[in-house]
Formats: sequence, C-alpha cells, structure tokens
Amino acid sequence: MTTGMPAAGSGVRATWSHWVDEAVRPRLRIIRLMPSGGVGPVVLLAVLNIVLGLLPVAFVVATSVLVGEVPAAVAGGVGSEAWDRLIAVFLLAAAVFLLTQLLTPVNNAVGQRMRRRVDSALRDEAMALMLRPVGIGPLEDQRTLDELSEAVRAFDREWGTPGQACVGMLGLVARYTRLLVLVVVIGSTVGWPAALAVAAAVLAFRYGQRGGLRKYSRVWREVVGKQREVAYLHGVTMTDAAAKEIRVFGLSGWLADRYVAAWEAVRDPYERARRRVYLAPYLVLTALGLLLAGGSTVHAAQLAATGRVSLTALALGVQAIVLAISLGGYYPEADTSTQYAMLALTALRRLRDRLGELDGEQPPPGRAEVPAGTPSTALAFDRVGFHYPGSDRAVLDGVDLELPAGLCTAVVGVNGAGKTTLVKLLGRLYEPTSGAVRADGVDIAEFDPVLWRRRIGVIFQDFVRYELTAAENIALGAPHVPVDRAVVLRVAERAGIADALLALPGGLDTPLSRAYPGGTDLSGGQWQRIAIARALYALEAGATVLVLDEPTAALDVRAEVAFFDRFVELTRGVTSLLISHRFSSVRRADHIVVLDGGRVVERGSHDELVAADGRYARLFALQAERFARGLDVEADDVPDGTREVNR
Ligand SMILES: Nc1ncnc2c1ncn2[C@@H]1O[C@H](COP(=O)(O)OP(=O)(O)OP(=O)(O)O)[C@@H](O)[C@H]1O
Repeated sequence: MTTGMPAAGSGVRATWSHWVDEAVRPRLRIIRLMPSGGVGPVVLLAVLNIVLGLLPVAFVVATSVLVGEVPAAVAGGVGSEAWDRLIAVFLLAAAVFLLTQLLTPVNNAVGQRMRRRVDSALRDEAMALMLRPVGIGPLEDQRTLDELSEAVRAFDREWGTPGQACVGMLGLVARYTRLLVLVVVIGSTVGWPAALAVAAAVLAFRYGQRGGLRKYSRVWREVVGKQREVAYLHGVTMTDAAAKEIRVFGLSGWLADRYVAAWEAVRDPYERARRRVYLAPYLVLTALGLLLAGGSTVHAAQLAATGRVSLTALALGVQAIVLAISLGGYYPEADTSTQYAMLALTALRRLRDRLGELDGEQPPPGRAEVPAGTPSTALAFDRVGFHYPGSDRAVLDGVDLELPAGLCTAVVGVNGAGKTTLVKLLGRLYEPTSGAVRADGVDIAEFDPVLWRRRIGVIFQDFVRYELTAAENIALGAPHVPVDRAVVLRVAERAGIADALLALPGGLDTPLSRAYPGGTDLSGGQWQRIAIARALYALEAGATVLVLDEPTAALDVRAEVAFFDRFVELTRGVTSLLISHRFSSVRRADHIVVLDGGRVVERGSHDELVAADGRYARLFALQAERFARGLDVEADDVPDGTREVNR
C-alpha cells in the first residue's frame, strides 16, 4: 500500500517540473530578452499597452453611465444639469474612443521597432554561436543541427519570432490588466459570485486554447529532423545545380514521391496530436466556460428583474461580462508567437549547451602569435592520427609527413585515402585525435586560429562560388586587408583568368551569378582559376603556405600542364601542398608523398619513386597508359613524362 504513495508524489513532482520547464522558464527567457529591444521602447510599450488595455473598460463605463443619464436628461431637457452631465459623459466616451484610435498605431510602431531590435540581436547571437567553434565538427553534429534549425527557423518566418513574442507578452499584460479591472467592475455591479464565475470562465477558455497549443507544439520538436528533409527536398528542386540532373536523370517523379512521403511523415503526427490535444479537453473546457458565463449573465438579468440593481449598474455589468468573456479567446499575436519563440529560445539554449559540450571535448584554442616567416624550416605532421567525430574509423593512422619550407610537396593517393583530411587538419578545421601538426616544431594548436589561418591560402576541392563580383570573389582570399584592385588583376593574370574577366560586361565588377542584373556565370574551369587567384591573393596579403586540393580537376589536360608549369614558377619559395589524383600534375613537385590506408607509404621525388617501382610507379604507369590509349587526352597532349614512362 505504502509503495504507491511516493510514486504518486514523484509523479506530481515530475509533472510540475515538466510544466515549469515547458511553460514557465521559456516565458522568463522571453522576459529576459526584452531589454535587448531597448529599455525606452519596452517601458513605452508597457505603458501604452496598459493604457490601451484599460481604455475599453473606460469606454464601457462611460457608455453605461451615458445610458443611465438618458432618462434624467430627457426629463430635464436641453440646458438642464442632467443634460450637461449627459453631454460631458458623451464627450468623455468620445475622447476615450479617439485616444484608442490614436494610440493603437503608435503602439504598433513601437512594437515593430522593438521586435526588429530583439530579433536582430538574437539572430546575431545564433550566428556568433555557430561561428564560435574553431573547427567545423559541430556543424556536422546532428544534435547541433537540429537545435540550430529549430532556433533559426524562428527568424526565417515573418511571424512568431522571439521579438514578436516580447511584444505579444506585453500585449498579454494589457489584456490581463483589463480582465482584472472588468472583474472588479462586475463584482461591484452584479456581485462577486458572478465576477468570479466570469474570471473562471475566461481562464478555462484560455487554458483550453493556450494549454492545448503548448502540448500540440511538442510535435514540432519531434519532427524537426524530418522537416529539414522536407525543406531540403523542396529546396533541391529550386537550385540550378540540381535542375540539370533532375531533368537528365528524370528525377522529378522520384523527388515528388519522396517529398510527399517526407511531408506525410511530418503531417501525420500533427494530425494525431491535434485530435488528442484539442478535441476532448477543448470541448470540456469550452462547455465549462459557457456554463459559467451563461450562469453569471442569467444571474445579472435576475438581479435586474427583481429591481436589485440600477439600470446603469445592469448596463455596466452586462457590458463588462461580454467584454471579459471576449478575452477568453485565442490571441494569435501573443499566443502563437510566444509558443514558437519559447521553442526557439529553448532550442537556442540547447544549442549553446551542446556547443559548450563539444567545446569541452576540445582543448581550448591557443592564443599565441604566429612568428613572422613561419614556417622557416618545415611544416610537419607528427604521428598524426585522426577519426571524424562520431566515427571510430581511423582515417589517418600515425601520419609522419614533412613539408619543407619554401618547397612544393605533393600528396597522392586513391579516393578516400585521407588527402583532404590532411588539409582540414592543417587549416585547424579539426584537431588531430593523436599526434600534432607542427610549424617549425611548434604545435599549431598553440597559435591563435585566426592568425594561423591568415598564414595559409587554401583552395578546397569544393571551393565556394560566391554570388559576388569577380573582384570580390578573388579578394575574399584575404578579407582582413582592404581590397587592392591592382593585386586582384595581377593574381587573376597569374591564374590565367584576367582576360576572360576583363571581357565581361562589367569587367572585374561583374557579378558571377545570373541571379543579379548584369551577372554572368563561368565555366567549371574558369571558376577553378578564380579559386586559384583567390589563393594567390592570400599569398600577396601575407600568407606563407599555399594549399591546393585538386586545383586542376576541372581544367583540361593542356590547361593543366600549362598551369603546373606556371604554378611551380609562381610559387617558388612558397611552402606549398598540392593534392591531386593526376600523377602527371604532381611530378613537377619537389617531393611526392603517397598516402594509403591512413599512412604515408612512399615518399621521394618523381624520378626516385618511379625508379623504386612501387605503388606510385604502378599508379603512374596506369594513368599514363590511359593517356596513351587516348582515354583522357589526345595523343599530342600526352605530357612528356607520361610518354617517357609509357615507353
Ligand atoms: N566529415 C566527415 N565525416 C565523416 N567521415 C568523413 C568526413 N569527411 C571525409 N570522411 C571520410 O574520411 C575518409 C577520407 O576522406 P578524404 O576526403 O580525406 O579523402 P581524399 O583522399 O581527399 O579523397 P578524394 O580523393 O576522393 O577527395 C573517407 O573515407 C571519407 O568517407
């Protein structure tokens, strides 16, 4: 028997703490957000709301007094004292009406201003949160993404933003103040039982609506991942990159089916929750509210019929009951936005916590300056091991690799060998899980990541094609220095793209996207040259290390050969790391390293590696054979070295 008691007690405690977590704490978060809208606007809005909340009550009182004064005024005639009182009360009612009309737009304007300020402060916070981690691991963590999409969704909408919720909550204060005053009016005219019954009816209506929304909104969280899929499937049909494949592969039917399935997976839980949350509780609470409201109105009528209240008191009481009952509805401007905002703010808090947790798993980022001229001897991967977050598979397994300062080192290896991962570690996008990357013997984790990254110009395989002008696309290689157009042109020339850019309608100022007036798009190879120019721009701005990950994959073979001839010339004296599948490209590098199974398996110059007749020599011969058979290139284009090997 006794065992049931603690269980019941702990059940109540759990429900209570759940309610506090779901309904109280998020509201406090909204309140704490208000000062970011500016203290002045918040105070002004609070005052305006209270005044606007009370004006309808004043209007009801004035019109009721007006009704009560009519018999005496009619009996006294024009000019009588009662007539003057009637006119005065009428003018008062008119003034109240006019004031309401005047203050409402002012209230809206101040609310809009506050809303924008709160939302922009929060948007900045979400962006700063996601930019805070030194590496990119958190951006690939599913829990982080869920919280982020839920938090950010609130700003993507026109309604239901946290800023709107702040405004809505101040609006609620006004409504509840009005309810309180109306209850007092009802109590002092038709009696306190009726007043309390009306208050209970209003709260029952409100709970039916608002409490239902709170429970219903739990579904939003359950389906957030699925909703991302819906948004993705919708978005992918809109991008011109996917437009080609969708048509060529005939994917539209498949995509439509997949979209419908994902959408149904989101919609069905909503439908089920709607029936469960709204139907029965809503009907019960509404019936209770109607009973209480009806009872108090009948009570007021009985009082009037038996002559126990005056005409004025009856008019006032009945109007107050009607006005109070109208407060028992659903306030979209306050209820929907507070609910959405509560979820968004809770998600933002969880995002902050999650990023904190992930940060805690990493050593704190270093703060040291990077000495001038680093690296003066070498960059080195010192027994570096690495596996991606959430995976146990070692992508790098004790890599020892030295990039001598001022020389070009090439890394080759099959797909998935871990070449790009090396670049990510060099750029501190991830930290090694064992070992260290060192510059002149110093672990680069000790350097301030921002300062370290300024030392390296990196072009990734999947470099970004910014929808900006050509000049901006190049100058983004060093955003910390003012744009120097002479340098932009110089590096564009070196990358072999200057003539093509100058021939565009707006020259270097042409937007590189057809989505903008006067904009244009470039070919894959031309974009790759822009990316190379971006890296060269970083070098001009003080970077000392150049990393090119598959820099020429989109160039034709002739262009590639020309590029590498020039590349070696252009980067003489620069510490560079070159990653490529094409062995014909890397043969010009000072050192070549073969990566396989997460380790360095061969190293040396091209000639040394060919002479060693190992893995490099075999893969090189295989590619050379393809060239010679004309699979990749015309016979005339076969690079000299390739022919040599093929002989
Ligand atoms: N963000 C990631 N999360 C988990 N695993 C990853 C991630 N990025 C890459 N990998 C895995 O790590 C391995 C090495 O990838 P990496 O991109 O470094 O190879 P790569 O040698 O550059 O390949 P490619 O020549 O195809 O570009 C692959 O097996 C890949 O699936």
